[in-house]
Amino acid sequence: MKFVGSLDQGTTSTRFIIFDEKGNIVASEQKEHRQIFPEPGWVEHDPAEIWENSCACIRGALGKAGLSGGDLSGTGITNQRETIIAWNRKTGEPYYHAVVWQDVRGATLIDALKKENSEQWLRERSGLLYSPYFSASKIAWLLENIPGLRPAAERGEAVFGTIDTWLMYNLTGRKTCVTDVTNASRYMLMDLRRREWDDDLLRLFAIPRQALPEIRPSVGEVYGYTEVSGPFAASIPVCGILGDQQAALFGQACFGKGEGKNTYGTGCFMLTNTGTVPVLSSSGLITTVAYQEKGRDALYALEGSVAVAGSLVQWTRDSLCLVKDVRELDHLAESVEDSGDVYMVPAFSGLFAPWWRDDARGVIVGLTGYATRAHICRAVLESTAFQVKDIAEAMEKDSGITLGTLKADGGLTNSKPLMKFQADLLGIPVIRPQVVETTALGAAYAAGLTAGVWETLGEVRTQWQEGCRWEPHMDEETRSRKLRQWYKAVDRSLGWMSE
Ligand SMILES: Nc1ncnc2c1ncn2[C@@H]1O[C@H](COP(=O)(O)OP(=O)(O)O)[C@@H](O)[C@H]1O
Ligand SMILES: O=P(O)(O)OC[C@H](O)CO
Repeated sequence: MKFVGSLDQGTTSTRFIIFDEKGNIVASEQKEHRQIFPEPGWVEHDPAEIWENSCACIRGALGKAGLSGGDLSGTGITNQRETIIAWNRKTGEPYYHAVVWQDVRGATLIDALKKENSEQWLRERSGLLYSPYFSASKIAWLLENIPGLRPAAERGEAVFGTIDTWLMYNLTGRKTCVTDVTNASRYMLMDLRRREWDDDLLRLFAIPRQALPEIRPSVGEVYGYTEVSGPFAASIPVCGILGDQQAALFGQACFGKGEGKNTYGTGCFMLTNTGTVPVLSSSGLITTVAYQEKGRDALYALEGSVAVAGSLVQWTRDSLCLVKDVRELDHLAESVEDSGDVYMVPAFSGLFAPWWRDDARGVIVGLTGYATRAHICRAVLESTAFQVKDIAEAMEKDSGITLGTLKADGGLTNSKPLMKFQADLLGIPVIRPQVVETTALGAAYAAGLTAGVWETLGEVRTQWQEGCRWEPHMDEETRSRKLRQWYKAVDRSLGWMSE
Protein backbone atom coordinates (compact mmCIF):
# COMPACT_ATOMS: atom_id res chain seq x y z
CA MET A 1 0.00 0.00 0.00
CA LYS A 2 1.28 3.48 -0.90
CA PHE A 3 0.66 6.58 1.27
CA VAL A 4 0.64 10.32 0.53
CA GLY A 5 0.64 13.22 2.98
CA SER A 6 -1.26 16.49 2.70
CA LEU A 7 -0.59 19.56 4.79
CA ASP A 8 -3.76 21.70 4.77
CA GLN A 9 -3.14 25.10 6.33
CA GLY A 10 -6.54 26.84 6.60
CA THR A 11 -7.70 30.16 8.04
CA THR A 12 -8.71 28.76 11.40
CA SER A 13 -6.75 25.53 11.67
CA THR A 14 -3.99 23.37 10.26
CA ARG A 15 -4.41 19.69 9.41
CA PHE A 16 -2.06 17.01 8.26
CA ILE A 17 -3.83 14.07 6.66
CA ILE A 18 -2.36 10.82 5.39
CA PHE A 19 -4.22 9.17 2.49
CA ASP A 20 -3.78 5.70 1.07
CA GLU A 21 -3.72 4.93 -2.65
CA LYS A 22 -7.51 4.46 -2.68
CA GLY A 23 -7.93 8.07 -1.53
CA ASN A 24 -9.07 7.02 1.96
CA ILE A 25 -7.97 8.80 5.12
CA VAL A 26 -5.50 6.75 7.16
CA ALA A 27 -4.89 9.28 9.94
CA SER A 28 -5.16 12.99 10.59
CA GLU A 29 -4.23 15.60 13.15
CA GLN A 30 -5.65 19.12 13.42
CA LYS A 31 -4.73 22.22 15.44
CA GLU A 32 -6.42 25.62 15.67
CA HIS A 33 -4.36 28.80 15.77
CA ARG A 34 -4.95 32.28 17.17
CA GLN A 35 -6.92 34.86 15.24
CA ILE A 36 -5.39 38.26 15.98
CA PHE A 37 -7.58 41.35 15.48
CA PRO A 38 -5.38 44.41 16.23
CA GLU A 39 -7.88 46.93 14.80
CA PRO A 40 -11.34 46.81 13.22
CA GLY A 41 -10.98 45.20 9.79
CA TRP A 42 -7.45 43.88 10.48
CA VAL A 43 -6.78 40.13 10.81
CA GLU A 44 -3.38 38.58 11.51
CA HIS A 45 -1.84 35.16 12.22
CA ASP A 46 1.46 34.33 13.89
CA PRO A 47 3.77 32.68 11.28
CA ALA A 48 5.75 30.85 13.98
CA GLU A 49 2.55 29.37 15.44
CA ILE A 50 1.47 28.21 11.98
CA TRP A 51 4.83 26.49 11.42
CA GLU A 52 4.80 24.91 14.92
CA ASN A 53 1.23 23.65 14.44
CA SER A 54 2.17 22.22 11.05
CA CYS A 55 5.06 20.29 12.62
CA ALA A 56 2.82 19.05 15.46
CA CYS A 57 0.13 17.91 13.00
CA ILE A 58 2.66 16.07 10.79
CA ARG A 59 4.19 14.28 13.80
CA GLY A 60 0.74 13.59 15.31
CA ALA A 61 -0.77 12.06 12.16
CA LEU A 62 2.32 9.93 11.46
CA GLY A 63 2.16 8.69 15.06
CA LYS A 64 -1.55 7.83 14.82
CA ALA A 65 -0.98 5.98 11.53
CA GLY A 66 2.02 4.10 12.93
CA LEU A 67 4.04 5.29 9.94
CA SER A 68 7.32 7.11 9.63
CA GLY A 69 7.89 10.05 7.28
CA GLY A 70 9.88 7.84 4.91
CA ASP A 71 6.79 5.62 4.39
CA LEU A 72 5.12 8.48 2.46
CA SER A 73 5.63 8.64 -1.30
CA GLY A 74 5.54 12.41 -0.98
CA THR A 75 3.51 15.24 0.46
CA GLY A 76 1.35 18.00 -0.92
CA ILE A 77 0.67 21.46 0.51
CA THR A 78 -2.59 23.38 0.35
CA ASN A 79 -3.22 26.68 2.05
CA GLN A 80 -5.41 29.65 2.83
CA ARG A 81 -4.73 31.89 -0.16
CA GLU A 82 -3.69 35.59 -0.40
CA THR A 83 -2.45 35.69 3.23
CA ILE A 84 1.03 37.21 3.14
CA ILE A 85 4.13 36.74 5.26
CA ALA A 86 7.34 38.77 4.86
CA TRP A 87 10.52 37.10 6.08
CA ASN A 88 14.28 37.20 5.79
CA ARG A 89 15.52 34.59 3.29
CA LYS A 90 18.72 33.93 5.22
CA THR A 91 17.47 33.76 8.80
CA GLY A 92 13.84 32.76 8.25
CA GLU A 93 12.81 35.51 10.67
CA PRO A 94 9.39 37.08 9.86
CA TYR A 95 9.28 40.89 9.74
CA TYR A 96 5.65 41.02 10.89
CA HIS A 97 2.62 38.82 11.50
CA ALA A 98 0.90 37.18 8.53
CA VAL A 99 -1.59 39.65 7.04
CA VAL A 100 -4.66 37.49 6.46
CA TRP A 101 -6.85 37.43 3.34
CA GLN A 102 -9.79 38.88 5.32
CA ASP A 103 -7.73 41.93 6.33
CA VAL A 104 -8.86 45.16 4.65
CA ARG A 105 -5.98 47.47 5.64
CA GLY A 106 -5.07 47.89 1.96
CA ALA A 107 -8.43 49.53 1.17
CA THR A 108 -7.08 53.12 1.03
CA LEU A 109 -4.37 52.17 -1.45
CA ILE A 110 -6.85 50.21 -3.54
CA ASP A 111 -9.19 53.22 -3.65
CA ALA A 112 -6.36 55.43 -4.88
CA LEU A 113 -5.27 52.93 -7.55
CA LYS A 114 -8.80 52.56 -8.87
CA LYS A 115 -8.49 56.11 -10.14
CA GLU A 116 -5.27 55.34 -12.07
CA ASN A 117 -6.23 52.28 -14.10
CA SER A 118 -9.61 50.93 -15.15
CA GLU A 119 -11.27 47.83 -13.68
CA GLN A 120 -11.30 46.46 -17.22
CA TRP A 121 -7.50 46.82 -17.56
CA LEU A 122 -6.94 45.07 -14.24
CA ARG A 123 -9.38 42.29 -15.05
CA GLU A 124 -7.82 41.65 -18.47
CA ARG A 125 -4.35 41.49 -16.96
CA SER A 126 -4.89 39.63 -13.67
CA GLY A 127 -8.44 38.21 -13.79
CA LEU A 128 -9.12 40.06 -10.52
CA LEU A 129 -10.78 43.29 -9.46
CA TYR A 130 -9.72 46.08 -7.14
CA SER A 131 -9.96 44.73 -3.60
CA PRO A 132 -7.73 44.62 -0.50
CA TYR A 133 -8.56 40.87 -0.38
CA PHE A 134 -5.69 40.02 -2.76
CA SER A 135 -2.03 39.96 -1.66
CA ALA A 136 -0.66 43.01 -3.53
CA SER A 137 -2.09 45.75 -1.29
CA LYS A 138 -1.03 43.78 1.82
CA ILE A 139 2.55 43.62 0.52
CA ALA A 140 2.43 47.34 -0.30
CA TRP A 141 1.22 48.06 3.24
CA LEU A 142 4.10 46.04 4.75
CA LEU A 143 6.66 47.78 2.52
CA GLU A 144 5.31 51.15 3.59
CA ASN A 145 4.92 50.49 7.30
CA ILE A 146 7.62 48.08 8.48
CA PRO A 147 10.90 49.92 9.07
CA GLY A 148 13.77 48.61 6.94
CA LEU A 149 11.61 46.23 4.91
CA ARG A 150 11.68 48.11 1.60
CA PRO A 151 15.51 48.26 1.36
CA ALA A 152 15.69 44.59 2.45
CA ALA A 153 13.17 43.66 -0.27
CA GLU A 154 15.06 45.67 -2.87
CA ARG A 155 18.30 43.90 -1.94
CA GLY A 156 16.48 40.56 -2.33
CA GLU A 157 16.95 39.71 1.37
CA ALA A 158 13.28 39.86 2.24
CA VAL A 159 10.72 37.64 0.54
CA PHE A 160 6.92 37.96 0.48
CA GLY A 161 5.16 34.64 0.28
CA THR A 162 1.78 33.04 0.74
CA ILE A 163 1.54 30.27 3.36
CA ASP A 164 2.54 27.52 0.88
CA THR A 165 5.84 29.33 0.30
CA TRP A 166 6.39 29.79 4.04
CA LEU A 167 5.78 26.08 4.73
CA MET A 168 7.90 24.91 1.76
CA TYR A 169 10.74 27.18 2.88
CA ASN A 170 10.67 25.76 6.40
CA LEU A 171 10.12 22.12 5.40
CA THR A 172 13.08 22.18 3.03
CA GLY A 173 15.53 23.63 5.52
CA ARG A 174 15.09 27.25 4.47
CA LYS A 175 16.26 26.65 0.92
CA THR A 176 13.28 27.04 -1.40
CA CYS A 177 11.15 30.09 -2.16
CA VAL A 178 8.51 28.86 -4.60
CA THR A 179 4.76 29.12 -5.00
CA ASP A 180 2.40 27.36 -7.36
CA VAL A 181 0.51 29.06 -10.14
CA THR A 182 -2.88 28.91 -8.34
CA ASN A 183 -1.50 30.79 -5.33
CA ALA A 184 0.40 33.19 -7.58
CA SER A 185 -2.82 34.05 -9.40
CA ARG A 186 -4.14 35.57 -6.13
CA TYR A 187 -1.41 38.20 -5.65
CA MET A 188 -2.86 40.62 -8.22
CA LEU A 189 0.69 40.78 -9.58
CA MET A 190 0.56 37.91 -12.09
CA ASP A 191 -0.27 38.06 -15.78
CA LEU A 192 -3.08 35.54 -15.97
CA ARG A 193 -2.25 34.24 -19.43
CA ARG A 194 1.55 34.19 -19.27
CA ARG A 195 1.47 33.12 -15.60
CA GLU A 196 4.49 35.28 -14.75
CA TRP A 197 4.87 38.29 -12.47
CA ASP A 198 3.78 41.30 -14.50
CA ASP A 199 5.98 44.41 -14.72
CA ASP A 200 3.06 46.87 -14.94
CA LEU A 201 1.35 45.40 -11.89
CA LEU A 202 4.62 45.30 -9.93
CA ARG A 203 5.15 48.98 -10.82
CA LEU A 204 1.57 49.88 -9.85
CA PHE A 205 2.06 48.50 -6.34
CA ALA A 206 5.79 49.45 -6.16
CA ILE A 207 6.81 45.86 -5.33
CA PRO A 208 10.33 44.65 -6.25
CA ARG A 209 10.24 41.47 -8.36
CA GLN A 210 13.24 39.99 -6.49
CA ALA A 211 11.14 39.86 -3.30
CA LEU A 212 8.65 37.39 -4.78
CA PRO A 213 8.85 33.58 -4.99
CA GLU A 214 9.27 31.62 -8.23
CA ILE A 215 6.03 30.50 -9.89
CA ARG A 216 5.78 26.75 -10.59
CA PRO A 217 3.09 24.32 -11.85
CA SER A 218 0.76 22.73 -9.27
CA VAL A 219 1.24 19.10 -10.32
CA GLY A 220 4.15 17.15 -11.82
CA GLU A 221 7.06 18.89 -10.16
CA VAL A 222 9.22 18.16 -7.11
CA TYR A 223 9.71 21.58 -5.50
CA GLY A 224 12.17 20.28 -2.92
CA TYR A 225 12.84 17.59 -0.32
CA THR A 226 11.99 17.75 3.37
CA GLU A 227 14.83 18.12 5.87
CA VAL A 228 15.66 15.03 7.91
CA SER A 229 15.85 17.25 11.01
CA GLY A 230 12.27 18.47 10.34
CA PRO A 231 8.87 17.04 11.32
CA PHE A 232 8.98 14.17 8.76
CA ALA A 233 12.37 13.03 10.10
CA ALA A 234 13.05 11.89 6.52
CA SER A 235 13.80 13.31 3.12
CA ILE A 236 10.60 13.03 1.08
CA PRO A 237 9.51 15.03 -1.97
CA VAL A 238 7.16 17.97 -1.63
CA CYS A 239 5.50 17.49 -4.99
CA GLY A 240 2.08 19.16 -5.21
CA ILE A 241 0.86 22.64 -4.23
CA LEU A 242 -2.58 24.16 -4.72
CA GLY A 243 -4.37 27.07 -3.04
CA ASP A 244 -7.05 25.55 -0.81
CA GLN A 245 -10.05 26.36 -3.00
CA GLN A 246 -8.33 25.04 -6.11
CA ALA A 247 -7.32 21.98 -4.07
CA ALA A 248 -10.96 21.35 -3.17
CA LEU A 249 -11.86 21.64 -6.88
CA PHE A 250 -9.13 19.07 -7.63
CA GLY A 251 -10.20 16.86 -4.71
CA GLN A 252 -13.78 16.91 -6.00
CA ALA A 253 -12.37 15.65 -9.33
CA CYS A 254 -13.56 18.75 -11.23
CA PHE A 255 -10.83 18.32 -13.83
CA GLY A 256 -12.86 19.24 -16.90
CA LYS A 257 -14.58 22.30 -18.32
CA GLY A 258 -17.97 22.99 -16.70
CA GLU A 259 -17.32 21.06 -13.48
CA GLY A 260 -17.51 22.97 -10.20
CA LYS A 261 -17.80 22.88 -6.41
CA ASN A 262 -18.61 25.09 -3.46
CA THR A 263 -16.54 24.92 -0.26
CA TYR A 264 -18.14 26.03 3.01
CA GLY A 265 -15.27 26.85 5.40
CA THR A 266 -14.28 30.07 7.18
CA GLY A 267 -15.41 31.74 3.98
CA CYS A 268 -17.25 30.19 1.08
CA PHE A 269 -15.82 29.73 -2.40
CA MET A 270 -17.56 28.48 -5.53
CA LEU A 271 -15.24 27.56 -8.41
CA THR A 272 -16.16 26.33 -11.87
CA ASN A 273 -13.52 24.95 -14.22
CA THR A 274 -13.74 26.89 -17.51
CA GLY A 275 -11.04 24.97 -19.42
CA THR A 276 -7.81 26.24 -20.93
CA VAL A 277 -9.09 29.71 -21.83
CA PRO A 278 -9.71 32.24 -19.04
CA VAL A 279 -13.31 33.52 -18.99
CA LEU A 280 -13.66 37.11 -17.77
CA SER A 281 -16.70 37.84 -15.62
CA SER A 282 -19.25 40.56 -16.14
CA SER A 283 -21.22 39.62 -12.99
CA GLY A 284 -18.76 40.19 -10.13
CA LEU A 285 -16.82 36.92 -10.22
CA ILE A 286 -13.04 36.64 -10.57
CA THR A 287 -10.90 34.56 -12.91
CA THR A 288 -8.24 32.37 -11.40
CA VAL A 289 -5.96 29.46 -12.31
CA ALA A 290 -7.63 26.12 -11.45
CA TYR A 291 -4.46 24.04 -11.74
CA GLN A 292 -1.54 23.37 -14.05
CA GLU A 293 0.21 20.10 -14.72
CA LYS A 294 3.89 20.49 -15.66
CA GLY A 295 4.34 20.72 -19.42
CA ARG A 296 0.61 21.19 -20.09
CA ASP A 297 -1.75 24.12 -20.57
CA ALA A 298 -3.11 25.67 -17.39
CA LEU A 299 -6.80 25.21 -16.61
CA TYR A 300 -8.74 28.26 -15.46
CA ALA A 301 -11.77 28.77 -13.21
CA LEU A 302 -14.41 31.36 -12.47
CA GLU A 303 -14.69 31.99 -8.74
CA GLY A 304 -17.34 33.48 -6.48
CA SER A 305 -15.71 34.36 -3.15
CA VAL A 306 -17.67 34.95 0.07
CA ALA A 307 -15.57 36.34 2.94
CA VAL A 308 -17.66 35.34 5.94
CA ALA A 309 -19.45 31.99 6.35
CA GLY A 310 -18.10 29.60 9.04
CA SER A 311 -16.38 32.56 10.71
CA LEU A 312 -19.85 33.99 11.42
CA VAL A 313 -20.74 30.77 13.24
CA GLN A 314 -17.56 31.11 15.28
CA TRP A 315 -18.25 34.79 15.98
CA THR A 316 -21.76 33.90 17.18
CA ARG A 317 -20.22 31.35 19.54
CA ASP A 318 -17.08 33.20 20.68
CA SER A 319 -17.88 36.93 20.47
CA LEU A 320 -21.68 37.08 20.83
CA CYS A 321 -21.57 34.06 23.19
CA LEU A 322 -25.03 33.10 21.98
CA VAL A 323 -24.23 29.37 21.96
CA LYS A 324 -21.68 27.07 23.58
CA ASP A 325 -20.84 25.14 20.44
CA VAL A 326 -21.80 24.74 16.79
CA ARG A 327 -24.09 21.80 17.54
CA GLU A 328 -26.17 24.00 19.83
CA LEU A 329 -26.37 26.60 17.07
CA ASP A 330 -27.62 23.98 14.59
CA HIS A 331 -30.07 22.66 17.16
CA LEU A 332 -31.50 26.13 17.90
CA ALA A 333 -31.73 26.93 14.18
CA GLU A 334 -33.67 23.72 13.61
CA SER A 335 -36.03 24.45 16.51
CA VAL A 336 -37.77 27.24 14.53
CA GLU A 337 -39.46 27.03 11.15
CA ASP A 338 -37.78 30.12 9.72
CA SER A 339 -35.72 33.13 10.82
CA GLY A 340 -38.80 35.07 11.98
CA ASP A 341 -37.97 37.65 9.30
CA VAL A 342 -34.53 38.33 10.81
CA TYR A 343 -31.75 38.73 8.21
CA MET A 344 -28.05 39.01 8.85
CA VAL A 345 -25.50 40.34 6.35
CA PRO A 346 -22.02 39.43 7.66
CA ALA A 347 -20.06 42.10 5.79
CA PHE A 348 -17.21 42.02 8.35
CA SER A 349 -14.55 42.50 5.64
CA GLY A 350 -16.81 44.47 3.35
CA LEU A 351 -18.83 42.35 0.93
CA PHE A 352 -17.02 40.14 -1.56
CA ALA A 353 -18.63 38.57 -4.66
CA PRO A 354 -20.69 39.57 -6.44
CA TRP A 355 -20.91 42.98 -4.74
CA TRP A 356 -17.23 43.84 -4.00
CA ARG A 357 -17.97 46.67 -1.61
CA ASP A 358 -15.19 47.51 0.89
CA ASP A 359 -17.51 50.08 2.47
CA ALA A 360 -20.13 47.51 3.58
CA ARG A 361 -20.27 46.39 7.21
CA GLY A 362 -22.35 43.75 9.01
CA VAL A 363 -26.02 44.28 9.86
CA ILE A 364 -28.80 42.35 11.59
CA VAL A 365 -32.18 43.59 10.38
CA GLY A 366 -35.85 42.72 10.83
CA LEU A 367 -35.68 42.50 14.63
CA THR A 368 -38.98 42.52 16.53
CA GLY A 369 -39.98 41.45 20.03
CA TYR A 370 -40.93 38.11 18.44
CA ALA A 371 -37.31 37.29 17.55
CA THR A 372 -35.45 34.87 19.81
CA ARG A 373 -31.93 33.49 20.06
CA ALA A 374 -33.11 30.64 17.83
CA HIS A 375 -34.21 33.04 15.07
CA ILE A 376 -30.85 34.80 15.18
CA CYS A 377 -29.00 31.45 14.99
CA ARG A 378 -31.10 30.55 11.99
CA ALA A 379 -30.37 33.92 10.34
CA VAL A 380 -26.65 33.27 10.94
CA LEU A 381 -26.78 30.02 8.98
CA GLU A 382 -29.15 31.35 6.32
CA SER A 383 -26.80 34.27 5.56
CA THR A 384 -24.32 31.79 4.08
CA ALA A 385 -26.98 30.19 1.89
CA PHE A 386 -28.10 33.62 0.59
CA GLN A 387 -24.54 34.61 -0.24
CA VAL A 388 -24.04 31.31 -2.09
CA LYS A 389 -27.27 31.86 -4.02
CA ASP A 390 -25.92 35.26 -5.17
CA ILE A 391 -22.68 33.76 -6.45
CA ALA A 392 -24.46 30.78 -8.04
CA GLU A 393 -26.59 33.19 -10.08
CA ALA A 394 -23.51 35.12 -11.18
CA MET A 395 -21.78 31.83 -12.04
CA GLU A 396 -24.65 30.70 -14.26
CA LYS A 397 -24.66 34.07 -16.06
CA ASP A 398 -20.90 34.17 -16.67
CA SER A 399 -20.24 30.53 -17.49
CA GLY A 400 -23.45 29.90 -19.41
CA ILE A 401 -23.80 26.67 -17.40
CA THR A 402 -27.05 25.86 -15.59
CA LEU A 403 -26.25 24.19 -12.29
CA GLY A 404 -28.03 20.82 -12.04
CA THR A 405 -26.59 19.93 -8.64
CA LEU A 406 -24.11 21.59 -6.30
CA LYS A 407 -21.02 19.64 -5.18
CA ALA A 408 -20.32 20.84 -1.65
CA ASP A 409 -17.56 20.35 0.93
CA GLY A 410 -15.95 22.08 3.93
CA GLY A 411 -16.59 22.11 7.69
CA LEU A 412 -19.83 24.04 7.49
CA THR A 413 -21.47 21.26 5.44
CA ASN A 414 -21.78 19.52 8.82
CA SER A 415 -24.64 21.92 9.52
CA LYS A 416 -27.76 20.03 8.37
CA PRO A 417 -30.12 23.03 8.66
CA LEU A 418 -27.79 25.07 6.46
CA MET A 419 -27.48 22.37 3.79
CA LYS A 420 -31.26 21.84 3.76
CA PHE A 421 -31.91 25.57 3.41
CA GLN A 422 -29.23 25.81 0.71
CA ALA A 423 -30.93 23.17 -1.43
CA ASP A 424 -34.26 24.99 -0.91
CA LEU A 425 -32.85 28.36 -1.89
CA LEU A 426 -30.99 27.08 -4.98
CA GLY A 427 -33.82 24.78 -6.01
CA ILE A 428 -31.33 22.00 -6.82
CA PRO A 429 -29.85 19.06 -4.84
CA VAL A 430 -26.70 19.73 -2.80
CA ILE A 431 -24.29 16.77 -2.78
CA ARG A 432 -21.36 16.04 -0.49
CA PRO A 433 -18.76 13.36 -1.34
CA GLN A 434 -17.86 10.48 0.97
CA VAL A 435 -14.41 11.93 1.66
CA VAL A 436 -15.30 15.35 3.04
CA GLU A 437 -11.67 16.48 3.41
CA THR A 438 -11.58 17.39 -0.27
CA THR A 439 -9.09 20.24 0.18
CA ALA A 440 -6.47 17.97 1.71
CA LEU A 441 -7.38 15.22 -0.75
CA GLY A 442 -6.82 17.57 -3.71
CA ALA A 443 -3.27 18.38 -2.57
CA ALA A 444 -2.65 14.67 -1.89
CA TYR A 445 -3.81 13.88 -5.43
CA ALA A 446 -1.47 16.57 -6.81
CA ALA A 447 1.48 15.10 -4.88
CA GLY A 448 0.50 11.48 -5.59
CA LEU A 449 0.19 12.12 -9.31
CA THR A 450 3.71 13.56 -9.30
CA ALA A 451 5.10 10.73 -7.17
CA GLY A 452 3.49 8.01 -9.32
CA VAL A 453 0.92 6.83 -6.74
CA TRP A 454 -1.71 7.60 -9.37
CA GLU A 455 -0.97 7.67 -13.08
CA THR A 456 -3.80 9.74 -14.56
CA LEU A 457 -6.57 12.18 -13.66
CA GLY A 458 -9.01 9.55 -14.94
CA GLU A 459 -7.79 7.09 -12.32
CA VAL A 460 -8.25 9.73 -9.61
CA ARG A 461 -11.73 10.59 -10.87
CA THR A 462 -13.01 7.04 -10.24
CA GLN A 463 -12.40 7.53 -6.50
CA TRP A 464 -15.11 10.24 -6.13
CA GLN A 465 -18.22 8.86 -4.43
CA GLU A 466 -21.41 10.51 -3.27
CA GLY A 467 -21.82 10.69 0.53
CA CYS A 468 -24.91 12.81 1.39
CA ARG A 469 -27.57 14.55 -0.68
CA TRP A 470 -30.04 17.31 0.30
CA GLU A 471 -33.07 17.76 -1.98
CA PRO A 472 -34.97 21.07 -2.39
CA HIS A 473 -38.52 21.38 -1.02
CA MET A 474 -39.27 25.12 -0.87
CA ASP A 475 -41.97 26.57 -3.15
CA GLU A 476 -41.04 29.29 -5.63
CA GLU A 477 -43.12 32.02 -3.96
CA THR A 478 -41.46 31.56 -0.55
CA ARG A 479 -38.03 31.47 -2.19
CA SER A 480 -38.64 34.72 -4.09
CA ARG A 481 -40.01 36.48 -1.00
CA LYS A 482 -36.98 35.48 1.08
CA LEU A 483 -34.61 36.62 -1.67
CA ARG A 484 -36.34 40.01 -1.93
CA GLN A 485 -35.90 40.50 1.83
CA TRP A 486 -32.25 39.43 1.57
CA TYR A 487 -31.52 42.05 -1.12
CA LYS A 488 -33.12 44.70 1.12
CA ALA A 489 -30.85 43.59 3.95
CA VAL A 490 -27.76 43.71 1.68
CA ASP A 491 -28.75 47.23 0.71
CA ARG A 492 -28.76 48.27 4.38
CA SER A 493 -25.15 47.03 4.81
CA LEU A 494 -23.70 48.96 1.84
CA GLY A 495 -21.93 52.29 2.33
CA TRP A 496 -21.71 52.04 6.12
CA MET A 497 -18.01 52.99 6.16
CA SER A 498 -18.50 56.17 4.12
CA GLU A 499 -20.07 57.67 7.28
N1 LIG B 1 -22.12 21.44 12.67
C1 LIG B 1 -21.70 22.65 12.34
N2 LIG B 1 -22.58 23.67 12.31
C2 LIG B 1 -22.19 24.91 11.98
N3 LIG B 1 -20.92 25.22 11.65
C3 LIG B 1 -19.99 24.27 11.66
C4 LIG B 1 -20.33 22.93 11.99
N4 LIG B 1 -19.19 22.19 11.91
C5 LIG B 1 -18.19 23.05 11.52
N5 LIG B 1 -18.66 24.29 11.38
C6 LIG B 1 -17.91 25.51 10.98
O1 LIG B 1 -17.07 25.20 9.87
C7 LIG B 1 -15.91 26.04 9.89
C8 LIG B 1 -14.67 25.22 9.69
O2 LIG B 1 -14.67 24.69 8.41
P1 LIG B 1 -13.28 24.29 7.73
O3 LIG B 1 -13.63 23.73 6.40
O4 LIG B 1 -12.53 23.44 8.68
O5 LIG B 1 -12.61 25.72 7.65
P2 LIG B 1 -11.20 26.31 7.17
O6 LIG B 1 -10.60 25.32 6.21
O7 LIG B 1 -11.58 27.59 6.51
O8 LIG B 1 -10.37 26.56 8.39
C9 LIG B 1 -15.86 26.71 11.25
O9 LIG B 1 -16.18 28.05 11.08
C10 LIG B 1 -16.94 25.98 12.05
O10 LIG B 1 -17.56 26.87 12.94
O1 LIG C 1 -9.23 28.87 4.94
P1 LIG C 1 -10.40 28.75 4.05
O2 LIG C 1 -10.70 27.32 3.71
O3 LIG C 1 -11.60 29.48 4.51
O4 LIG C 1 -10.00 29.42 2.64
C1 LIG C 1 -9.58 30.74 2.57
C2 LIG C 1 -9.42 31.14 1.12
O5 LIG C 1 -8.38 30.46 0.49
C3 LIG C 1 -9.24 32.62 1.00
O6 LIG C 1 -9.18 33.00 -0.34
